[in-house]
Formats: sequence, structure tokens, C-alpha cells
Amino acid sequence: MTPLLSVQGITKRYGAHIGCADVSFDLYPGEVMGIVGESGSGKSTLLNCMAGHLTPDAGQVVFDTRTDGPRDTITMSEPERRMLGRTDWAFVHQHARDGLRMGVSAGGNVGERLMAVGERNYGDIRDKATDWLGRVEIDASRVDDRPTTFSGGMQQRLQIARNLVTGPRLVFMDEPTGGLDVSVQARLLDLLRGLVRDMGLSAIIVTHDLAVVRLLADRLLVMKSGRVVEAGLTDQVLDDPQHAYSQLLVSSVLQV
Ligand SMILES: Nc1ncnc2c1ncn2[C@@H]1O[C@H](COP(=O)(O)OP(=O)(O)OP(=O)(O)O)[C@@H](O)[C@H]1O
Repeated sequence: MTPLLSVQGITKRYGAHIGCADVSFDLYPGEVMGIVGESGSGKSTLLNCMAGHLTPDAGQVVFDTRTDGPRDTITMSEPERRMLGRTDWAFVHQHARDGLRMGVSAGGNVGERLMAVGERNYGDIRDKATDWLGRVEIDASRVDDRPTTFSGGMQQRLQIARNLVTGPRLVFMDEPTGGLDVSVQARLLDLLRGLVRDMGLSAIIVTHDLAVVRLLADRLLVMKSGRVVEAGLTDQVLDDPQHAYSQLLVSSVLQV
């Protein structure tokens, strides 16, 4: 089977400082990859390099495109990459306001992404947007309200609806439950798990929260100082970590 995404030797430096170094892995269709590690281990740098927000100093990010098969997204043209970002790729930011337009209604936030892929019929767009609000447990009566009037959890669910409405094939998520209250996190995780399962989503999730990957990820990469120190099936890595750093990461959570 052709990987949906094949990451090869991704390296990014900030001056003399290493952001991430020589990271390689394959992601297959329908798979969820978790990337864990302490703060500063290079998770966000890697995610942003893969999603085209940062240009790596070395390496390839090969995506199996619908029309042309596997293509290196680092060397593809900016318009092509931007088109991918609107169609087959989605990016869920940790802070919902980074992924939403706060001055636009909830329905508009979801509908906008549909218009970006060519939908023109106002009635259809509004129906789809309302349907998606329901899927992320936002009452249809809030369709015309702005996200500024929403709670943090609702904003995050709206960001997810905006991202998933166009049926992307790959979703990048940066600490999707970070900064939310614990009870709100649990509900969001449940929702995400349902969506991932129902839509057969392929996703890459960066988090420092092992409970998030335990619930969502099929496989894990453990990062330390910009490098992958361990990779494997989620349950295997969490239940029987091999690398001393993974052992520390897992045991420090269990002690909390
Ligand atoms: N813009 C930047 N300029 C210089 N150094 C940076 C920059 N961004 C990140 N770094 C450094 O690169 C390393 C990796 O950072 P990165 O943000 O990718 O880690 P992280 O695992 O995502 O951390 P966090 O969970 O805190 O976001 C760190 O040592 C960080 O200080």
C-alpha cells in the first residue's frame, strides 16, 4: 500500500539550534500518528514542517495526491501547496482563534471553507454548515453567532467543524485539547475519537498529553531534543517503553 504521507529525513535548525533532526516515518490511509515529547522536544517544529508552515533545511514530505500520486510537498509550488491546505489537508490549531475567523458567524466559518473549494449554492452551504455544527454538538440556533460569544470548548469544536467539512484526507492537529478545562478536554476527546473513527481520518496529532494519544493514536513517535527516540504501536510504547526517556515520560504521568 502506498503511504498517504511519507516523511523522510526532516531537519529544521534555528540558527545553530536544532528544531528537529532527521525525522522519518510513513503514515498509511486511516492511520492516526501521535507525536509526544516534553516541551521543546521539536514536536511543533516537525508538525509545521510537514504542514508547509515552515520550510525544513533538509528532507522530503511526500503526499499521495489524488490527481498525480506521490508528490514532495516541500518542492511543490506555493499555490499547489495552498490548494492542498484548502482541500486534502486540514490543520487544527491549539488555540481555536488561530484557526477561526472571529469576526465571522459560526455558520460562516464553516461555510467559508466550502466556498474555498468551489461550493456556490448558499442554501447548500448553510445546510452543510448547520449539519456540521450539529456533528460537533453546537446547537443550530447558534449558527449566526460569532465565535467570540462561544466558550473555549465550543470554539475548538467549531474549528474542528471548519476543518472537517470538506472531507480532508489528512488532518494535522497541534495540541487539540491543550489549554481547556479537564472536563471540556474529555468531551472534546470523545468527539474527536468518534469523528476519527466514523470518517476513517488519517491524522497526525502533536501533544504532550499521553491520554490524548492513548485514545486517538494507532502509533506513536516519542521525541527528545529534536530527534525520534522511540516509535511503535501506541499501546506497546505506553505499556512497555524501551527508551529511558519514554520510560520517564510514561512514569511521570502515572505518578500525577
Ligand atoms: N522560532 C524559533 N527560533 C528559535 N528557536 C526555536 C524557534 N521555535 C522553536 N525553537 C526551538 O526549537 C526547539 C523545538 O521547539 P518546538 O516548539 O518545536 O518544541 P515542542 O516540542 O513543540 O515544544 P512545545 O510543546 O513547548 O510547543 C526548542 O529548543 C525551541 O526552543
